Amino acid sequence: MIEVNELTKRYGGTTAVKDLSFTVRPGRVTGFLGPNGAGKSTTLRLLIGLNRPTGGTATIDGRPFRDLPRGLRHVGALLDAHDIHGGRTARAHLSALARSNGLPGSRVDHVLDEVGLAAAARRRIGGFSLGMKQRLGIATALLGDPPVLLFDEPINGLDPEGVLWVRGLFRRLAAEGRTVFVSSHLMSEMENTADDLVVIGRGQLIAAESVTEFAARGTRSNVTVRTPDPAALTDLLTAEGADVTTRPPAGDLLVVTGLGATRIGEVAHQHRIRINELTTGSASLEEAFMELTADSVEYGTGDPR
Ligand SMILES: Nc1ncnc2c1ncn2[C@@H]1O[C@H](COP(=O)(O)OP(=O)(O)OP(=O)(O)O)[C@@H](O)[C@H]1O
Repeated sequence: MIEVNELTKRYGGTTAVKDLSFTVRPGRVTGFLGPNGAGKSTTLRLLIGLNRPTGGTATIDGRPFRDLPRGLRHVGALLDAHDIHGGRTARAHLSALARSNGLPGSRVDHVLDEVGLAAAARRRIGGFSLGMKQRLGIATALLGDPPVLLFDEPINGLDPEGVLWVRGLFRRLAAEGRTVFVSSHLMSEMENTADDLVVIGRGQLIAAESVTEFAARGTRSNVTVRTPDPAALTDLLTAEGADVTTRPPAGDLLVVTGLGATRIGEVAHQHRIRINELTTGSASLEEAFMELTADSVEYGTGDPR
């Protein structure tokens, strides 16, 4: 369990995080979302004691990270994948960490295998691609088999196969009862992975809730309907109170708001109008994110915090 309470961090005149409070529960994947510069990395750094807060607390299982002996056994973190000594091999890097944290050497092979780097174990990290560095960072986080895991933008640099793998890994870690906290500035990366979301903008909390609850905040969700009889269906759905727009180029695609897919199907069936496609809008999560964070995007506003 991660608990952040009234957390504030100022760097000179910049307030990176302000009065931030939220909880991250075990057994779930929690996405930590916000536009660039929202304060995500700062919060994660405060959580693992790399920086000291100006005010408030950040605790892991009730204790500040600094108070946890043999840190890697309690919390695993991937922060900056580039921040690793490039002259060492992957195995030497992990072995040194295992030794300093009192972990058995067998964990090194286990995590190298887990992240798909076993074949590259004896290569120097300096020659690794960004994706390989991300995998090594994830191996480092997993080394101590910790109950709490933090990942800062872990998907950066991964290829599509890597993205699928990392999603599966997060889900599995959560299913094992661990607390999995993953930052991203893209909702699309989180919508298929996270159970819960913590959304921040300009260092302040915007939302902390389940993905389902978050999605319900967005602009009314829409339903896309493909039909060979768009004019007739538009009239019927409009009469039911829906807003209907026609999508070019063929004109057979309608975007309906204000009426659910079930009712649209019933209306079409009653009037013997054929439907070739009926899809509830999945863009609503992205829309909710954009809407909620629109006022807090750092670049382009020029407002002081
Ligand atoms: N060491 C520092 N010194 C001064 N300002 C900093 C420092 N670290 C972060 N900031 C500022 O604090 C704010 C939050 O930055 P942070 O890196 O935490 O955001 P982020 O949400 O992780 O962004 P991104 O998605 O771009 O990584 C930014 O305005 C940033 O410029």
